[in-house]
Amino acid sequence: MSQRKKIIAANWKMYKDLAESNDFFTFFIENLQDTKAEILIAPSFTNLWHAFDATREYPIEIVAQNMHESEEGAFTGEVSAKMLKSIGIERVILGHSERREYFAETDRILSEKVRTALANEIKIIFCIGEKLEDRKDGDHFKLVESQLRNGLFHLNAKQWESVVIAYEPVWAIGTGETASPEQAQEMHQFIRKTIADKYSNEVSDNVSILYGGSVKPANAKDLFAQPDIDGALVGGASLEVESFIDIISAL
Ligand SMILES: O=C(CO)COP(=O)(O)O
Repeated sequence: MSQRKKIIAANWKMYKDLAESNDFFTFFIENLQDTKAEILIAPSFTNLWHAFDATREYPIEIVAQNMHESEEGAFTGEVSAKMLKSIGIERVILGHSERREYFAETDRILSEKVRTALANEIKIIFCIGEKLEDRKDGDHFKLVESQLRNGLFHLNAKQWESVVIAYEPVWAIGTGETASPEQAQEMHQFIRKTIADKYSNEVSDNVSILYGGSVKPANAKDLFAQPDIDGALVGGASLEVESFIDIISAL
């Protein structure tokens, strides 16, 4: 029997200052209902500590959006795993397509970040996903397989307990265009099989695989009905309490 968790995660990207973040949590906590989902929220670095403090009595986990691959050093503007740990953060998003695209995060850097996070007992949400041209060329499976292999296949089976995968097709991020439930399921099934082939069915059955890319209250239920979709990583629709709660209720 699979142990994998249902997760709804919010990636706030570079939205919400401290006051906006506080307002969100006040309203969110008031309105949150019982759910079988684990709820994760990733605010910007400047809001992390306050968000952690404001939610510590509630079933909400605060997550970082990024961290540096080195333990420490002369890296102006960067944040280390140890710094995150010191304020109670135990999970980080790595490999988001915006980091890969705008901040030149390569597979090699990402595999280092994965290593450093796990060495510091920080769990990861590892994002993978193809661009539109990869899909048009029929290369989407190959591309996703190589992101998995280069980013994560240096891990041992036990370390996979600390990994959540987010499949986010780049063409569906912030565009309003969602992968159809069938397209998403097909890729999630492929990801699970690729992990099973490298490790074992036991490892792959227990990994939560989230879908991300224009998830909204209107499409969430159909996506969550797919057998290999264990939840969502939500951008735009996580910024408003109502729509985020509606997505949580769809699980
Ligand atoms: O990038 C995403 C989450 O990490 C998805 O963003 P949107 O939900 O805004 O498409």
